Amino acid sequence: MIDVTDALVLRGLSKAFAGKPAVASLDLTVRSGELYALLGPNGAGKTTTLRMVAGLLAPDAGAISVYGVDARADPAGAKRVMAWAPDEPLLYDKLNPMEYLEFVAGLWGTDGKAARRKAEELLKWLGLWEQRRQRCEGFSRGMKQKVALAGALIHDPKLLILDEPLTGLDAAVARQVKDLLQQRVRGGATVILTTHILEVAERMADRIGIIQNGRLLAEGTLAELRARTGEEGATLEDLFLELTAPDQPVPA
Ligand SMILES: Nc1ncnc2c1ncn2[C@@H]1O[C@H](COP(=O)(O)OP(=O)(O)OP(=O)(O)O)[C@@H](O)[C@H]1O
Repeated sequence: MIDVTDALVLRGLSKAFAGKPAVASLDLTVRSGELYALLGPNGAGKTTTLRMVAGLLAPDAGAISVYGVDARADPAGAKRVMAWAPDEPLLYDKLNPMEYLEFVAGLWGTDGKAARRKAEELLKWLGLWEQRRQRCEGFSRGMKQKVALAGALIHDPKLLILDEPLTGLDAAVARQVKDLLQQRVRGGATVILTTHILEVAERMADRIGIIQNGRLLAEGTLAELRARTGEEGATLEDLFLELTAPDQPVPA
């Protein structure tokens, strides 16, 4: 049964490319107000799953519920409460950060004054205030990623989905992004992120889901994952490598 207080519920979600399953009848529940880390080896199906949730890719089968909204039947309703930040920042290079954020806020119907206030708050927080009138085309990848993140946050989404948000960021920027995400969670939002940096998941996530071959292998808090493998004191890296080892039988 779907509990509407859950931020995201996937049931039987499936997608194949050229007959090869990328996501295979995936069941996953992310509770409201948690930071959920979705982990898995390369090609496990993480991005495919999140792209289906964000409405960018049509599933072959299955159900997606975002705060109780059926995302397949009502994609606009689901999009209103979530934001998606892809691993490659997509920006309009000719715009400066302020113009970009005003543009994105306009798409969400936010009024100009409120949008500028929100944009100012985000750009200051992310250390981009000085560059607010410079075109994004001259920005480094990390700066572009920060602008894209600000764009994802401008309409105050209840569910924030980030694919590899920390890849390629320097330590200071990565810390800012981590702080921002934790602040959002403290404020009641839900964050789902994918990462290959297991220390990040270990430190930040309330719960962790590990997928392989498009299926959920294991899920829970770090303590629950440890209990499952019977490895007290194991790091997430130990558990991850044990669970995803090639000779590990895939659960039915
Ligand atoms: N557009 C596509 N066309 C064909 N195959 C695809 C496409 N997108 C993904 N795949 C395949 O689906 C599988 C899952 O890919 P996906 O990108 O979801 O994995 P991932 O867990 O995000 O991996 P990574 O950690 O490497 O980013 C892979 O086998 C990939 O080759």
